[in-house]
Amino acid sequence: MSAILEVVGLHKSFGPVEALRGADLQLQTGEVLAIVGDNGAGKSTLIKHISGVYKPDAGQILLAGEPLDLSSPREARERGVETVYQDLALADDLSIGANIFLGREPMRRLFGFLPYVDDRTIRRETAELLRRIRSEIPTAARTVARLSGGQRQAVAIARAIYWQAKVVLLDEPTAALAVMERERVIHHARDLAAHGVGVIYIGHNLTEILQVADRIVVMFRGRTVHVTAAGDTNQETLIKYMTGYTDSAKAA
Ligand SMILES: Nc1ncnc2c1ncn2[C@@H]1O[C@H](COP(=O)(O)OP(=O)(O)OP(=O)(O)O)[C@@H](O)[C@H]1O
Repeated sequence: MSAILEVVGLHKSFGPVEALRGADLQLQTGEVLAIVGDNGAGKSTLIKHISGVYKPDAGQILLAGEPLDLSSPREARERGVETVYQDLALADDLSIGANIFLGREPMRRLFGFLPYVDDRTIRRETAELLRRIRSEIPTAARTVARLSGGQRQAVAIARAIYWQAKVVLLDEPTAALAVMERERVIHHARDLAAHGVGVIYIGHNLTEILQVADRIVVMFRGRTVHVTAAGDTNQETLIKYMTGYTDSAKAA
């Protein structure tokens, strides 16, 4: 395993609020790394640096060993970092295929010169992709507007797989979902990792975190205070670190 993403000493303040006070993490290819922490610990702020929303006051992010100095989420996607937010940014009035190919549509030329979007390829590749991730989305669904929350997650995840994302950020992906759909999102997260993607998974539900993650990072007051293999810990230990009820966290 090798680190696909490395965060070193990230600092970020919003006025007087120090949201990040030296956050570090290493994400390996093919692993699901969960980030847990109490409300306000800095999880979203950290993720938004990796997805190109914020620029750090200090510290560095490396993608495959190269500096990742992003000025927009679009640039993050171009570098291979896909973010799947809870309130998914899909275009509701477009088809599943159009969403997967949005902004990167395959083109053909009529009579050798008139360019047009190759809908046949989009339909074929989309059907194949949904089969590959064993999604239960009806391929005939005309637009994504009527898809359930879990199915929308699946579309976003299919997009990440198709475009060979190196890193996928899942920010509380199951927060708004029914129980059955949560299982499916967990399955998709594991599937991404099995495709060699580095997956960062933010969540509050520790049972779910212990189920989905290979490793877990605990944040406390803007710092990463504990890193562990999921198999070597339990809810009680995680909560101790999350609440600062340990010597190392108290020192922070
Ligand atoms: N845009 C902002 N402006 C001002 N303060 C902010 C901003 N974003 C975050 N903060 C503050 O930074 C700190 C870290 O917030 P952040 O949202 O990163 O935490 P979190 O761990 O994601 O919490 P939650 O689990 O509640 O989403 C908090 O004190 C928060 O109020």
